[in-house]
Amino acid sequence: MAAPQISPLDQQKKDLRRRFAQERHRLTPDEQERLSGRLLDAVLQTKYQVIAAVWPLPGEVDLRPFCHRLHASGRQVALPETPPRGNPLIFRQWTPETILFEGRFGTQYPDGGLIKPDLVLVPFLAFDRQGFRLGYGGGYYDRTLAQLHVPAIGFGYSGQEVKEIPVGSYDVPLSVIVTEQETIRIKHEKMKD
Ligand SMILES: Nc1nc2c(c(=O)[nH]1)N(C=O)[C@@H](CNc1ccc(C(=O)N[C@@H](CCC(=O)O)C(=O)O)cc1)CN2
Ligand SMILES: Nc1ncnc2c1ncn2[C@@H]1O[C@H](COP(=O)(O)OP(=O)(O)OP(=O)(O)O)[C@@H](O)[C@H]1O
Repeated sequence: MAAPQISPLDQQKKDLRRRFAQERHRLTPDEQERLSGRLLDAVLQTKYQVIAAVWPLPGEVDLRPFCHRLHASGRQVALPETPPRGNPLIFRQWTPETILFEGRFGTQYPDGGLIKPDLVLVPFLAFDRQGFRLGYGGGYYDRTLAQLHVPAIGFGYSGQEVKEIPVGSYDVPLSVIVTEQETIRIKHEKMKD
């Protein structure tokens, strides 16, 4: 069978993804704690009430303690359910009592009601200072943000920064990125065409 056609952009993303998929087990408990604290500060500074977080995949930043703290602060926590490829994410309410089910690609999703977040926290494999990110390649967050039209805060660790993420027409830039070292607020006029 002939190899499937892949565009130069998708090939660049694939190469970068391969590099960063292996480099993710790098945060110490202390750094995890600093990142969670920064993210909580950034979220609590906003007026948004329904916050979409994520339940960690292996090697990712662990937002579970953050989810508990966010819930304790009185905001509502939503977690994604991953639909078949090509669809946006679905969000369900989570509380500390919620049971989680096994979902696609090793993800877990809550046994809670459907809920529309007004702020989405977005994981990534790599990011740049213009607010662009590289995900697992499902396009899930790009589709979700295009549909919801709500603000998005990216989170990860400082070692995931690259000079320039290869950008396609569907990529939706983040307005804030939080790492264990800093909270980067992206000025929109600096964004790429
Ligand atoms: N914690 C967490 N939850 C999340 C995401 C995420 O990045 N992190 N997602 C963000 O979109 C969605 C799930 N999307 C995914 C899309 C593709 C693959 C995937 O292809 N995984 C490969 C292994 C990739 C690797 O380990 O490098 C596989 O299962 O073969 C995984 C998740 C929703 N939930
Ligand atoms: N809003 C959209 N509508 C249609 N196709 C889209 C949309 N967003 C992304 N895609 C497509 O999805 C595929 C994967 O996109 P991309 O490589 O940017 O994923 P990613 O950002 O790494 O993944 P994720 O968003 O799940 O973390 C690409 O072929 C892209 O063209």
